[in-house]
Amino acid sequence: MSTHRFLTEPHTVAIVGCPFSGGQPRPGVDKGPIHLVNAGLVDQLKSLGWAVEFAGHHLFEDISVQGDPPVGIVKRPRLVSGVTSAVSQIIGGHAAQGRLPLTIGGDHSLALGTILGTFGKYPNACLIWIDAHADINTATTTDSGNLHGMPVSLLLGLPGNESIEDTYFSWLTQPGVGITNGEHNKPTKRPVLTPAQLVYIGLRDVDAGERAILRQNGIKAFSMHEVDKFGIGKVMEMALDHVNPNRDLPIHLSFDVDALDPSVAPSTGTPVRGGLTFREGHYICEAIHETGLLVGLDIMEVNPSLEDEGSVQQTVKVGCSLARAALGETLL
Ligand SMILES: NC(=[NH2+])NCCC[C@H](N)C(=O)O
Ligand SMILES: [Mn+2]
Ligand SMILES: [Mn+2]
Repeated sequence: MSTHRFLTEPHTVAIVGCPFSGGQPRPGVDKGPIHLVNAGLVDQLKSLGWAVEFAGHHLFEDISVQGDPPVGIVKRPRLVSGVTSAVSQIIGGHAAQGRLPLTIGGDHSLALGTILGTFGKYPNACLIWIDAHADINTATTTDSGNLHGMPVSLLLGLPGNESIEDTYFSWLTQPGVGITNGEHNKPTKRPVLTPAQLVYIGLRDVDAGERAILRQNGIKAFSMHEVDKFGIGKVMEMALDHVNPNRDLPIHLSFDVDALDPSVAPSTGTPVRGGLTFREGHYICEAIHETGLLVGLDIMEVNPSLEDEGSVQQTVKVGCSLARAALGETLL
């Protein structure tokens, strides 16, 4: 099988640094991408044989919102919308050019932009979401009001987001001509993805409202329980069988480093014990590289301001090595 079936030659990874923390309350996650690049990510990916494009970090300084009062309890909807719609343009541009966008965050609300970006070019892609959390709360179910806990519900166009969807996230729609609304034949906002295109691995801190959403929509999730029960090798096989049965569809991998156990990746805003080991996390990335189908990659929620110097270096290093694993680093 040829590697990287959908990318143009020479294979190019575009590193998109997104120092953004507006989808959650803890400062510092906006320093994540700077640390990853300072740790040598660009040269590391070059040494794997990739052409690397990195044009600096996107500060989104032009996106200033004059006051951003919460809508209900949803915090900073205008800022998150402005930044993530800009991200979708950047990622969409790279995808359209046949490059592999690697977005380094930054908090996980950024996935609103990264996923629309890649799905704009590859509407039939699948999304593999690696996380301790499901990030599928709606404006109605969220307890925290933090948008980094909500991107998946907005991408799926689930009910419950009426208070923010039409006002702030109307751009979050799958581009396409002639999309019509069943028998009424009206143009309609089409969700960026459907439940069948999505699979989760690593879940262990899912809110009650999120559980109901997962169940009602038949969304496939492999929690840590399944990772323990079947082993990560089998879980990856089952996950791919679900979203990519013939191994021919493009894959977007969105990796929240809090999927890893806090002993492996301590510097993150919402750590949850009982997570993936170092090897399990890397195995996921390696297995996706092996498919040759990766078209978009996010490494999210590295927050270097949490924990001491040592753990910061540890989490930053793990972030870099996950990216390398997804881009083909092999031990042999
Ligand atoms: N991307 C993350 N780390 N998300 C954590 C979400 C936590 C919680 N479920 C919430 O809605 O706030
Ligand atoms: Mn998480
Ligand atoms: Mn997340």
